[in-house]
Amino acid sequence: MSKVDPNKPIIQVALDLLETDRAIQIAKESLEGGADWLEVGTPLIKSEGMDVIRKLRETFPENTIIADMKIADTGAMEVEMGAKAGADIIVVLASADDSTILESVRAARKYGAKIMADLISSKDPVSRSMEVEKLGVDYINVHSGIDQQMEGQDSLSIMKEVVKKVNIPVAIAGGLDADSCAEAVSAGANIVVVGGNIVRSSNVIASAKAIRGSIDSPTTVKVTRLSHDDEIRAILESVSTSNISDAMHRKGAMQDIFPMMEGKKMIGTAVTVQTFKGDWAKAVEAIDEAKEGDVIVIYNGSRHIAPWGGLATLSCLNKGVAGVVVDGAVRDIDEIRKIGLPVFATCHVPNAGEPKGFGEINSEIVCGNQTVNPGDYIVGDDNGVVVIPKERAYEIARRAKEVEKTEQRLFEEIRRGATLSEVMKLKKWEKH
Ligand SMILES: O=C([C@H](O)CO)[C@H](O)[C@H](O)COP(=O)(O)O
Repeated sequence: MSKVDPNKPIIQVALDLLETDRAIQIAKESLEGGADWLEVGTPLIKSEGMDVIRKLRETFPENTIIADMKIADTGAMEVEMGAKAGADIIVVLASADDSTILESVRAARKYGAKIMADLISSKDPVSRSMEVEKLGVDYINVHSGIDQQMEGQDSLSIMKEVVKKVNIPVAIAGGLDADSCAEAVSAGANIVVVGGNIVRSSNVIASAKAIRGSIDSPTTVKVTRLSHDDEIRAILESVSTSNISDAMHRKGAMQDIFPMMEGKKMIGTAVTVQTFKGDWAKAVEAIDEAKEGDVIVIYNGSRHIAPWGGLATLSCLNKGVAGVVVDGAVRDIDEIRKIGLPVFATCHVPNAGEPKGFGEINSEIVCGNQTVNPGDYIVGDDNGVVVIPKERAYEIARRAKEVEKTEQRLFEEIRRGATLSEVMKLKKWEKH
């Protein structure tokens, strides 16, 4: 059952979910789309215990089941638990002590199971892969964990080294999609472990099919690499400010800042402006400082005198500025709407004040009760505006994407007829 044919790469779908019934449904859809092995993910095991393995074994008697227990100690006891619950392959941390790996291997032999060693967070993964092979494990998984992926780590370059050093089948895991699966298989992976990009998809069957197609003819897939900034912008384009706020643990949203016209998404890096009530000089001078793709973020603090209007908005459009945020008022709202550049502000009024020249460009400011530094990523949509500190921009963008994927799946389940409280299992997850 758990054999690997070197000519036919395996798709191991990682059921990183919290509920047994959802896991079973998604497992069915994944298999229909062409997945091969079913991994009971670590969060699922922690949430449901060994019984989820029993349930999956009962439902899928013929399929290879992997228990991603990430064993760190008491190898024999935990392997026995996993094997007796019905798992064919049990995952042990490669970073565990040799004694734990040996005990896991011995127990696996006794109960007719196999051991997969997960290289997640191993200090020297290539050497450790050779060591755990010698200790008797059956498979190696080169893995960038979900939190590590959010900070930009991936496992492909390590996997390319590992396949040269070991003779047992090698799996790869860590945010894989159809393109990266194809790349991994071309580079020698025997097993691709895919979690989020299948199980959090609104169309699980189609996502599994896309991966099946790409690994069965991997040469046809062309992988495009974007610059860091382009990648951040591309991800932010596909998520909402609500997704970003969730990813930031409900931080980052500006208070009392609203879109001046609906249906306009804004993404850019901040040029900050500190102005004073009734003075619009620095706000307008900032347009000359701004580059294409920047967002001008202004603290003005007056709800009655606008440091921004139609002429400034047109001037921004010409420079390729992505949008403007004003903690305070704007004016010429009809012109702003005609120009079509995204502008977010507290309110709109007719008064403009004078260009006196007080204030500062590109210092740390507070706008909408959020600290904004030059270069921070600013995202606006119909919900409002969020600030993402530049140091965490990639990570937050990736986490927001995961939030968005999870929501897409929940939308799909509600479309199929469940209520929101049912799909979220609200009662079960209320704080106790
Ligand atoms: O093992 C995993 C992770 O540590 C959570 O348990 C995942 O199953 C593995 O990373 C695959 O999932 P994706 O990275 O979402 O593809």
